[in-house]
Amino acid sequence: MDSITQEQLQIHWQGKDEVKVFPVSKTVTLTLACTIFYRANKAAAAIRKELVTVIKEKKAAMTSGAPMIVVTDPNGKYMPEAKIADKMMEQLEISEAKKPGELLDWEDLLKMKYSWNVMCEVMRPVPPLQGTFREALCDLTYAGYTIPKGWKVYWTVSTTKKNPQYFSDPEKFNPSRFEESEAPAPYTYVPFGGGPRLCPGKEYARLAVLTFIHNVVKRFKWEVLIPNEKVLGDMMPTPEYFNPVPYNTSRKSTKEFVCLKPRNCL
Ligand code: HEM
Repeated sequence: MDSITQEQLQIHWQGKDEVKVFPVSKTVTLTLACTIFYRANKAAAAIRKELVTVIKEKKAAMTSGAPMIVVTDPNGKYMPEAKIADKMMEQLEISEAKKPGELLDWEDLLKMKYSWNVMCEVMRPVPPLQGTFREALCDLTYAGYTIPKGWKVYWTVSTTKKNPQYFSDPEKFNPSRFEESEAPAPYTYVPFGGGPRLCPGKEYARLAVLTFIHNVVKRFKWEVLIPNEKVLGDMMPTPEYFNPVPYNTSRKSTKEFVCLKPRNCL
C-alpha cells in the first residue's frame, strides 16, 4: 500500500502548485484496490486450500470427542496504547524512524492512533455510507411501530451523530473523543455498520487511509483554497465542486475551485 501510494503521489502531486484532491484521491484508491485485489485473489486460493485442511482436522477431532477450539475476538485488543506525547508529531516520528526508502509496516500503522481518531471524527458528521437496507424476518414492534414480516427497513449511520448524550459538544471537531478511554458507547458510532454484517473492508479501509494520510503529511504542507466548501449527498458524500449536478451555477474558473494548494515539499 505504501509503495503504491507513494508512487501515485509522485505522479499526481509532486511539484504541482495546486491539486484537485478529490479525483486524485479516487485514482489512488482505485489503483490501490486493483493491485491489492489481484494479489488477494491469488492469496485467497492458497488460504482456501489451507482452510480445507483445517476443517478436515477439526471434523476429525470432533468425531473423536475432542473439544472445539474457541477463538476469541481480537477486535480492539491491540497492545496497550502508548501515550502519545505530541499528537501532531505522530506521523513525522514514524517517518523519522524509517531508513530512506523503507516502507511502512503493520507496527507503524498500529502507532497511528491519533490519525485514525481524526479519520473517525471526519466520518462522524459525514459518513461515507449513509445506511443500508434490512428485511424484517418476522413481525416486530419497535418504538411503538409495527413492522410486518418481509418489510424493508433502512438503518442509518448518522442518527446518533449529533446526540450530546453520546457525543459531548457534538458540533466541535474533536478527534480525542475517540481515544480508548472515551470511546463511544457500542452502536452509537457505526460508520462501518455493526453486528454480523459489519463491513468486512473496515481494516482494509483503515490501512489505505492511514497510508494515504502518512504520505501526504510527510511530503506536503498545504492550505485550503475553498475554506467552507459544501459536501453534497451524492451516492457518496462529494465536495460541491466535483458534484456532477451544477448546484452552484455561479462557479467561475476551474482554478478557483481546486481544494488544496501544496506548499514546500518536506
Ligand atoms: C471508509 C470506507 C468504508 C466504509 C465507511 C464502509 C461502510 C460500510 C457499511 C456501513 C456497511 C454496511 C454494514 C451493515 O449492513 O451492517 C458496509 C458493508 C460492506 N462493505 Fe464496507 N465500508 C468501507 C470500505 C469497504 C471496503 C474497502 C470494502 C472492500 C474491500 C468493503 C466491503 C463491504 C462489503 C462486502 C459489505 C457487505 C457486508 C455484508 O452485507 O455482509 N467496504 N460497509
